[in-house]
Amino acid sequence: MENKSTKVIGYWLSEKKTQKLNWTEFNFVCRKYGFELVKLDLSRDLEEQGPFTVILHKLTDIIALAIQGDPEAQAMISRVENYIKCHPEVAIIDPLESVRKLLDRYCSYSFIHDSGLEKANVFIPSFVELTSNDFEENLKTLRMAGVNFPFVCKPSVAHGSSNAHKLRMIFNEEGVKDCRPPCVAQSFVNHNAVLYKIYLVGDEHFLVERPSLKNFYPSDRGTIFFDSHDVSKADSTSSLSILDPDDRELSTIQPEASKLQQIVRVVRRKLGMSLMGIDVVIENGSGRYGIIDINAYPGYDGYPNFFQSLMNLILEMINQHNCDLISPGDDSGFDTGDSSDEKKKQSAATEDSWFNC
Ligand SMILES: Nc1ncnc2c1ncn2[C@@H]1O[C@H](COP(=O)(O)OP(=O)(O)OP(=O)(O)O)[C@@H](O)[C@H]1O
Ligand SMILES: O=P(O)(O)O[C@H]1[C@H](OP(=O)(O)O)[C@@H](OP(=O)(O)O)[C@@H](O)[C@@H](O)[C@@H]1OP(=O)(O)O
Ligand SMILES: [Mg+2]
Repeated sequence: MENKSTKVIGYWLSEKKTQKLNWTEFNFVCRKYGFELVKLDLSRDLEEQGPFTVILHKLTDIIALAIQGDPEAQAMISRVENYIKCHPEVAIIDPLESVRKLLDRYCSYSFIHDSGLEKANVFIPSFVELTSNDFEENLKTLRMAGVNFPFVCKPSVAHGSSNAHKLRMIFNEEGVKDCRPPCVAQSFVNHNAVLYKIYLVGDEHFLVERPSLKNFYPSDRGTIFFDSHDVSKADSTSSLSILDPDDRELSTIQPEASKLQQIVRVVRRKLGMSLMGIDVVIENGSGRYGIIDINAYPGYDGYPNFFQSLMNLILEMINQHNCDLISPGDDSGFDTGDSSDEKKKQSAATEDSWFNC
């Protein structure tokens, strides 16, 4: 299929992300596999920067800005979308439509909630979106959705700014006044302060254990304001993670590999994405697996040989994409959310449809 001898990976990542991932190392892997790595300049037409074999990106911050109406960000995303539309031969990791779903917490929870995982003892803790500033109305909304105290209040926008990670623990009705809509309220699940992050790279995944919030119970205490990055990074040492003496006796349940595999398979199929992090807690007592967060292109801190896995994914995506181009009608019924689906959606998209839940 290639009409050029060099295969080109067009990529876009923020400077912060490039440094964190030690991206120059990926350059060596690319060369070894005959790929050139070219950073996209989103301020110019992409046509003159290509041709690309594959586009790899973390555009969450820019998509979030575009949704909020920033004209520069909208122009950048349009350039990417136009290029994708005009070049069905280019594979995209990951489809913009799928990434958009993860930008809105309510949307991503709803999407997974309907995936049938409940049958496998996996659940999304009860959640609801709060859009009003009216206290009484919010109490009613919470009650009707079955969101119980304590609950975690999370900004609706899940990615793309430090504000997205400023969360609140609400313990009682008075605390509901501390919610700042638009936000998502989600019942808190006691899990002995252990968070499991499942990092996906295509069909591969790797589990890391992280600190998390300690067990909390309904009480008359005041709201706790916290930043998720102070609690659940590998090196976090927040006092909010230290179990109360009574809770130290509770047994912590270890995750089962087969269950994690099941979660990965369903979430990947549902969202059609290859680079994701799924955050899971195991509920004390019931042993149910609660999915509390899904992140697009997460940090992959602790993932062994991440760049080799990323290269394997790129090779696989190019291969699969070429097969899809040759036999587009061959729909096996398996919703891969691949880039040809993306293109169909993109071409149907209108200027104002920045976000579709
Ligand atoms: N429903 C819940 N039940 C129990 N703990 C929760 C729940 N939701 C969030 N937490 C706690 O709060 C932390 C941050 O929550 P969450 O992952 O939703 O925030 P985030 O800002 O999206 O984080 P990330 O940095 O992973 O994107 C979790 O690591 C966990 O400790
Ligand atoms: O690296 P980035 O800047 O993309 O930050 C991401 C962060 O990675 P880091 O750990 O390297 O900071 C991720 O952490 P892990 O789940 O992997 O622990 C997670 O918090 C994402 O939600 C962040 O993306 P954002 O929401 O801010 O877009
Ligand atoms: Mg998140």
